[in-house]
Amino acid sequence: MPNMTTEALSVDPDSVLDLVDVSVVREGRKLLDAVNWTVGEGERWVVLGPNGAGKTTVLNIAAASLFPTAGAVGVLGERLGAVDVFELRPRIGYSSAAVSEKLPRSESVRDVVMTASYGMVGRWREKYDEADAQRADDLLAWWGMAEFGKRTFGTLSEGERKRALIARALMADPELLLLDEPAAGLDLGGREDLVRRLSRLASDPYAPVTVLVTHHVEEIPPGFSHILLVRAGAVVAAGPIETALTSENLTTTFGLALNVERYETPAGLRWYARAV
Ligand SMILES: Nc1ncnc2c1ncn2[C@@H]1O[C@H](COP(=O)(O)OP(=O)(O)OP(=O)(O)O)[C@@H](O)[C@H]1O
Repeated sequence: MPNMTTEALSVDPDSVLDLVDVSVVREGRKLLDAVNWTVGEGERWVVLGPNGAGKTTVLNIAAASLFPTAGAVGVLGERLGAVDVFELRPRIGYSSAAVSEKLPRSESVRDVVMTASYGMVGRWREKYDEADAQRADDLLAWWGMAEFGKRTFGTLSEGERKRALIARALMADPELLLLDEPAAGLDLGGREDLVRRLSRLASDPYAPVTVLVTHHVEEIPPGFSHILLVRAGAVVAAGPIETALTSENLTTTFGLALNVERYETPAGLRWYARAV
């Protein structure tokens, strides 16, 4: 139950995401501790931190699928607790390993994408029209999966599965796109291909506000604008990548002396980190 302090907190109705003093406690442990984070229109965020830092917990709050123990949360201008989450969730596209696990392995890749328009994880009795099928095919083509529509989801490689999941997350034309470790498990070529596609998405002014969770600065697509650095459930730094992603902040985030370097590319900055 929200406490009195929480009731008194206000969220910014013009923000896409607004976490105000958000804490999450489970089994007596603070998974998030007084997190403050605001995401505005047009922004592309990276959430970076070590294993267990609380990145997925933050993303689940942004997806309106987890309520904080304390604090206030605004998602797409609506306050969690004062909005019907079943109306809010279709406005959010979410790609993660947990979503992937819920999808039937025997479903065609095209249906895996198309069923997202009803928020379903498998075809049932719902009806799709030609425009739904066309949109699913277009999205699959955009993510380099044009040849895979008739294949079953269970036969895809890790890289193919990741790209199909992003296409699915975009199917319902969301206003907020959440990507939890989209490059995890990819080989070097697969990672570079995905980074390039995500960079292209970031540069599209009609693309939704995007939040991408990763452990690696090398996976930050050029064109992403902001970064949230988290360690042990707390924010180390948040702001524009050029100013917030420093060696000092990365060292604090990972608890290890790190040096971060940036390289200019035509699409924007790439980042590399190594232990000092
Ligand atoms: N229901 C729960 N009960 C107790 N602890 C939990 C629960 N859910 C998550 N945790 C713990 O909270 C911490 C943060 O988890 P979370 O998944 O948000 O981290 P993460 O930064 O996404 O980690 P990773 O990079 O390893 O995926 C972890 O230590 C995890 O074990």
